[in-house]
Amino acid sequence: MDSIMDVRIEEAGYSEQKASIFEIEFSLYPGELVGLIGPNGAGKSTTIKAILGLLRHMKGDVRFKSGEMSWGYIPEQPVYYNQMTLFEHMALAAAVYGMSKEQLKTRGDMLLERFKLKHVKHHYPTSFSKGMKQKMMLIIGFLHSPSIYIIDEPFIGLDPQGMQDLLEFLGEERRRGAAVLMSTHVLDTAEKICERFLVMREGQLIVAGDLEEIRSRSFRPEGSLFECFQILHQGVE
Ligand SMILES: Nc1ncnc2c1ncn2[C@@H]1O[C@H](COP(=O)(O)OP(=O)(O)OP(=O)(O)O)[C@@H](O)[C@H]1O
Repeated sequence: MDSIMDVRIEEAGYSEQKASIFEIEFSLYPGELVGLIGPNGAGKSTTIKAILGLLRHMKGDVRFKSGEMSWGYIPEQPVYYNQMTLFEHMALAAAVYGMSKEQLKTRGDMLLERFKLKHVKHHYPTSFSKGMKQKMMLIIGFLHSPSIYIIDEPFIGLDPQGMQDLLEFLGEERRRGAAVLMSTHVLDTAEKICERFLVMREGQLIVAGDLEEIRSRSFRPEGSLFECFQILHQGVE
């Protein structure tokens, strides 16, 4: 199967003088969910920002295979305008994506229902809880049915129902061929849902593969992702 995104980062970072990530290469295939994992400061968010072209210093390239490629990015920290309601944020995003009013209504209502924010559609996000703000970011990022979802740590603020709603939604999107790259610290969930893992340490990709590969690289044939992760990060390979 052809990949839908090929990433080849020689080095990238926040200033020309100092790179934070090095030699990161991987491809994303239609329908898969890939977990980007690593301890705090390993370079997960920086990798995502490099892919999205948000960094000043980036040597390398990101190639998309098909002409009609679109992505939805959900940042780790909610970003919003205090003076705009949830629906106004959705309308702004829909305008940027070039969606019609009907598309906004159909898809927007479905997502509001799905993530249980319909009752606060016309409220300001300043009055939202942490999880509600996170769900708002999901709704905005999911609005235009992108081919690639890039999600930076989605699980921390979500309640169990919110997590299940998100996973079910992503499952449906993957069945229509969308690919998901997701950074997370929630390794027991990642173990259950991801098909492949990209394991980072100190700005580099140290292992890439499915759970079997991760187990074999950490000499724990029966190990959980968490156990393998600890071994890989102690550098005992
Ligand atoms: N805005 C920034 N300016 C300068 N350096 C940064 C900035 N953000 C991150 N870094 C540096 O880049 C490196 C990688 O950080 P990054 O945020 O990518 O890690 P992470 O794996 O996403 O961590 P976490 O799990 O804590 O979110 C760290 O050394 C960090 O200090």
